[in-house]
Amino acid sequence: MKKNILIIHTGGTISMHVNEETGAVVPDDINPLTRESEKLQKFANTTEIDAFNLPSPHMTPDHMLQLRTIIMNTLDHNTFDGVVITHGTDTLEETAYFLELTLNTSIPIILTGAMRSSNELGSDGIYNLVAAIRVASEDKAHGQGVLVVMNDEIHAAANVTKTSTSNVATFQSPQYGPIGLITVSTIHFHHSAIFREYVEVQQLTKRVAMLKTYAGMDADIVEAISLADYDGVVIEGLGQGNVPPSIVPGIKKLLANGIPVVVVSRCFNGIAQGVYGYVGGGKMLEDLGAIYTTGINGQKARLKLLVALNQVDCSIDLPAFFHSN
Ligand SMILES: NC(=O)C[C@H](N)C(=O)O
Repeated sequence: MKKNILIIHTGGTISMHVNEETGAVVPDDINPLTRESEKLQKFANTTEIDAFNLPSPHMTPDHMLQLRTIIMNTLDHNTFDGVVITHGTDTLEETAYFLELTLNTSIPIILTGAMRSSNELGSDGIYNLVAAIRVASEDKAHGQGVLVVMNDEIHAAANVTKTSTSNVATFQSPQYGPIGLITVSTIHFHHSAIFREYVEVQQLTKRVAMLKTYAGMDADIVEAISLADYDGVVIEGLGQGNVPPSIVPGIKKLLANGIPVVVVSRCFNGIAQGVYGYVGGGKMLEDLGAIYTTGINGQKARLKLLVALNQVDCSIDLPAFFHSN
């Protein structure tokens, strides 16, 4: 029997076209995906809503929170068996991870997008949308958390990242791989999402900054952040999570002011951890009170800290929360 699937459009290349005169890819006034609505009925009973029409670099955590509210409201009415969200690919992994952390449901929530706009040769939008609807209709997708479906692969929100600027195979899960694949006739889950956590948030009033480290980094960048009004800072460290010595005084100042500092690695494989005891080494930063996190990238650690700092009952033990995934 066909399932009832809610499709929430948010914008992105999947809802854009190329202007033949200028060559620029731009949003449409009318979402081109709505021309395809009838075709989708072959796969599920679909209901579509246009939540936003935003290029995904315009997405903010407040938009993500609005999306969460839309989904929570529909779940309350038990109308849908699954939800598909169309989204720009640039920040798709961030919205997916935000929803993974803040939605407490077992029904499939699938994000998808496109690398080629609606009127480009080899456009992948409608293909990915159909694949996402098929996965959202699968019983095996229940309880797997928020998933990303692109290019015939299924990825867990916590692991997936955009790896190529333009290739249709851009979404990868470094060190873990996809958890499933899609063929013409089957949807095959070969792994399960291993760890899920839920944080209740109603509003996002706290701010979290993120900094990428590099050789020869100047001290003033961290100093500036410590003077600005941030409630938390994520640092993308080098290697196992080490930083140039120049920024250690700034980090000390943040910690002394009670601002949590979470360290991830700018490497896309492996786990950041306190190993080195030299100035700026991870062991030294950990001893100072910096929090190391296991395996998520900087943009996701930033959302995780944002969600933790905005948690409704403020009960999260930050180091434990960051060591859990
Ligand atoms: N392929 C895409 O969707 C990229 C686009 N810039 C976006 O994220 O909105």
